[in-house]
Formats: sequence, C-alpha cells, structure tokens
Amino acid sequence: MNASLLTVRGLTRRFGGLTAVDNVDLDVRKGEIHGLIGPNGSGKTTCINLLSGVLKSDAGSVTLEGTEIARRPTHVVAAAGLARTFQNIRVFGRMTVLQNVLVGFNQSLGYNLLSVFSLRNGAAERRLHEQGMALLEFVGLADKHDTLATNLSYGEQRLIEIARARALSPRLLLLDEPLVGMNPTEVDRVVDLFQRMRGQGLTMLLVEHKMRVVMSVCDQITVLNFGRKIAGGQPDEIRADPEVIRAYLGENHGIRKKRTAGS
Ligand SMILES: Nc1ncnc2c1ncn2[C@@H]1O[C@H](COP(=O)(O)OP(=O)(O)OP(=O)(O)O)[C@@H](O)[C@H]1O
Repeated sequence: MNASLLTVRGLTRRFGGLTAVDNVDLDVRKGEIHGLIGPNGSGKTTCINLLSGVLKSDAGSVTLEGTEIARRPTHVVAAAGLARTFQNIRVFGRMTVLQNVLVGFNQSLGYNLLSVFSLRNGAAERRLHEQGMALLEFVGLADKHDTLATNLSYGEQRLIEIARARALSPRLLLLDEPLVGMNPTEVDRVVDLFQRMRGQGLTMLLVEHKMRVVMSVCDQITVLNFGRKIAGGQPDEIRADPEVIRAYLGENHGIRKKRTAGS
C-alpha cells in the first residue's frame, strides 16, 4: 500500500448554523486517483476550498507529505505542492492558450509576468516556452497554442486549466467537477488524460458526479453526506454500501437534472 500523501483529520467548517464539513478524515495515497463524492450540498467543494486554502477551516489538520497546510494562504498551499481546478472554468479568455499555461509557471517559479510573456530573450524563457508547449502537447492542445482561449470549446478550456495547474508541478491535483458540461467524446478524452497523469505518478483528488467515470478511474473513494464522511473504500465496496446507495447512488440518475447549468 502506498504512503499517504494527504492526511486530513477532523476537518470542520461552519457557515453560520450550518456545518458544511463536519469532522472529516481523509487519506489520499501517493499515485492514486481518489474520488470525493456525495449528493448536492454534501460539502465536497467546501472541502476542496479548505484543502486549497480558499477557505479557512474552523477545526482540523491537513498535512501534505508531513507539512501542515490547514488555514494557510493559497500561495503557501500551492508552494507546498497542491494545485487545483475550479468548478467554474477560470481561463483568461483574451490570452492565448500558451499564455494561460505560462501563468502557471509564473505562479510556481516566481517569474515576473512580463518576462514570461516576452519569450524572445534568454535561455530561461525558451525553456519555459518548451515546457509550456510540452504540457499542451500532453493535454492535446499544442496545435492551438496561439489561439485565444475564449475561442476554444468548454471542454478544451478545461484542458487549459489542467495544463496550467500542472505548470505548478503539483504533488496533488484537486479537480472540482472537471467533466461538467462536456460531451461524451470530451469526457473520454479527459478520462484518458487522468489515467496518463496517474501513469506519470501524479496524485489526484476528484470531485465528480458522473458515476461511470468515478467508478472506473478511482482507486479509492470517500463519500460525504450532510458534511459527514459516511463511507470510504474501493469502488466495489462503495457501490455495494447500503448507506451510500440510500444517500446517493440510488438517486444519482436524477442529480444532474436538478442541478443548474455550470453550478
Ligand atoms: N459561502 C457559503 N456560505 C454559506 N453556505 C455555504 C457556502 N458555501 C457552501 N455553503 C453551504 O454548505 C453546504 C455544502 O456546500 P458545497 O458546495 O460544499 O457542497 P457540494 O457537495 O460541493 O455540492 P455540489 O455537488 O452541488 O457542488 C451547502 O449546504 C451549501 O449551501
């Protein structure tokens, strides 16, 4: 069994009288794709926001390979090796695809944005350009590197986000509903990408409602309901868990219909 990369104990966050994340424990092992699932409003995105430093927890510890990152600012968490994508796509529409990825390097290496974009000077800039192109090659967007991001499809913009997150050279990548709004071909493409990223040793925590995908790509799954962890285990165990079926899987087919677009 691989060592734990991310160890979460007693993670708790309240919004007024509502405990959105309630004493959650989570272990994400090195090299695995770990699914975080549960009904709408069960606390998944709040968890991702707590882990990535976007929100501060009220209680609990979060360690990434031994480094405590709970309640630390986002840039400190990113520097510790945690990157994320967002439920609502965040690309810079008026920048080219490559420039969007280079922004990721800017965050990770402390490069000055101007020097990142004036890719004409020294060897460092050329190297950066090559690394950005390699990331685009990996996600299948190299031929569109010079296109404005706004002109790409929804699914392709999601790939830009993933490439940009990888520019941080993360040890753990948090993916918050990366497949929302994608057509089946795009879904298959991204699932293949996840598998190739795992093949390269990248560890991922995946929040996703598409159970076909979760059950086929995840090594381990944690299930939340009303902010609490109700189950954890391999896909087969989760699929057969009566409480998970009652709380979530039994009604899963209706979930996407109830949700509003892009939420
Ligand atoms: N900023 C906030 N202020 C108040 N309540 C919030 C806030 N963010 C989330 N909540 C509440 O916390 C609970 C958990 O929400 P969260 O978005 O984490 O659930 P989720 O499992 O990600 O849901 P979904 O699958 O719909 O994305 C919900 O009841 C939600 O309304």
